[in-house]
Amino acid sequence: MTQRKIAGVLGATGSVGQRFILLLSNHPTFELKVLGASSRSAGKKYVDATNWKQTDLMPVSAENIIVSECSAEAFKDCDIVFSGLDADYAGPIEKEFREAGLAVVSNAKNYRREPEVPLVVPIVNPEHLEIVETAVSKAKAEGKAKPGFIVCISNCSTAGLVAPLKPLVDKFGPIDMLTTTTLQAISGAGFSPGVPGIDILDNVIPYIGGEEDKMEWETKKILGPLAEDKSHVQLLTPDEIKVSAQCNRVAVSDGHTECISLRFKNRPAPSVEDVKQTLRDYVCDAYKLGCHSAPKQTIHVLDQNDRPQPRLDRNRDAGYGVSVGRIREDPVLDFKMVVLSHNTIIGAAGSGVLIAEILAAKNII
Ligand SMILES: NC(=O)C1=CN([C@@H]2O[C@H](COP(=O)(O)OP(=O)(O)OC[C@H]3O[C@@H](n4cnc5c(N)ncnc54)[C@H](OP(=O)(O)O)[C@@H]3O)[C@@H](O)[C@H]2O)C=CC1
Ligand SMILES: N[C@@H](CC(=O)OP(=O)(O)O)C(=O)O
Repeated sequence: MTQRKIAGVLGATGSVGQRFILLLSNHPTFELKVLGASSRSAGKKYVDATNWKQTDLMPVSAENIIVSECSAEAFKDCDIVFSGLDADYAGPIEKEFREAGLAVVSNAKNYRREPEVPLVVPIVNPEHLEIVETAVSKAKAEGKAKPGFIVCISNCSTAGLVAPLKPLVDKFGPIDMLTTTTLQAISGAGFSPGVPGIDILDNVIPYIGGEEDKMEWETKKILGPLAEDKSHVQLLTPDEIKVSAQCNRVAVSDGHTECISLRFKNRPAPSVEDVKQTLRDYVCDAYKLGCHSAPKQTIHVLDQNDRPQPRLDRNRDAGYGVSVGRIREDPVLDFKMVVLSHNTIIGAAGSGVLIAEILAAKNII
């Protein structure tokens, strides 16, 4: 067996961090060695520092790892660092790691809007990783040390939204406008402190701070083209795509549901059957590359009237697949559909792991 790459997780005790621990235990490419969290947790065994909330048990291999402070020194031997840090603290920590030459794949929002930072949903736009591939190859060619870099994972609701859009745009051309109304799980709000039971039980909260703006902006970067010199991504303009999002928190543990309506630019619009077949036929590049976690079926098109449902469908392809149902004509735009994606797997930690698998397959790390 070839030697595995050393991996670390920042924010290892949180909602996303715990998911990283599960996905990286017994991983064929990565060996989890370093865990970091706040000074409240540093110095303790992971099992003592963490309020474990996953339905799978904590991997025994993680239990006795002593949690470190989030310093580049503590992570200096890592080939890859995954970040599930609270965004209030991620900025300076991830910057320090990048400057120390480390490769960081981050869930935090802090660097998503930097033009030279790829914002990647690995089942949608892995080609944006060419930005870091180009920088790493250039340093190699010049005999310099590998440069540090940050790759950002998108907002979790945005990941679910863009998954069906990508094959549709590839096949039928640009989407002129779209609206989405989300029903987001409570795990999306994190664990410290998380959503209080008294707020969410028997209730729907029609506001998630910053979420609508993130969905509307990030979609334009993820679906945007790479610049010719591969140094950055060109954002789609409002003339190219209009996106409107409304976000709600609902009493679901994991899995974000979204009700989407969209209109294509080109006329005539495709048929409902063409849309369904295009989504069914889509095979993501990560699967073609042979990545361990890539979904065999990227998009599951469900024909039953009452699907997808979070509890029944969120774990398709181990949470790396996205489910789409109720695809039908829309009397205002062209089509409407319901999309379900696992917010802490393909919407967060799973995307991070799959991005790292692509980076490893391409010898970028
Ligand atoms: N949950 C989700 O579905 C998604 C979350 N994200 C993003 O991922 C990130 C993590 O979110 P989530 O897991 O939900 O958040 P949590 O609140 O559950 O976890 C936050 C983590 O950050 C650590 N932390 C807090 N303060 C500091 C500090 N001063 N220095 C170092 N570490 C610190 C915490 O450690 P300690 O336990 O010691 O306090 C904990 O490990 C956020 O940026 C979030 O926006 C992105 C997509 C989806
Ligand atoms: N805001 C998302 C999760 C999240 O933290 O997103 P972001 O990484 O874009 O801040 C949710 O509540 O479900």
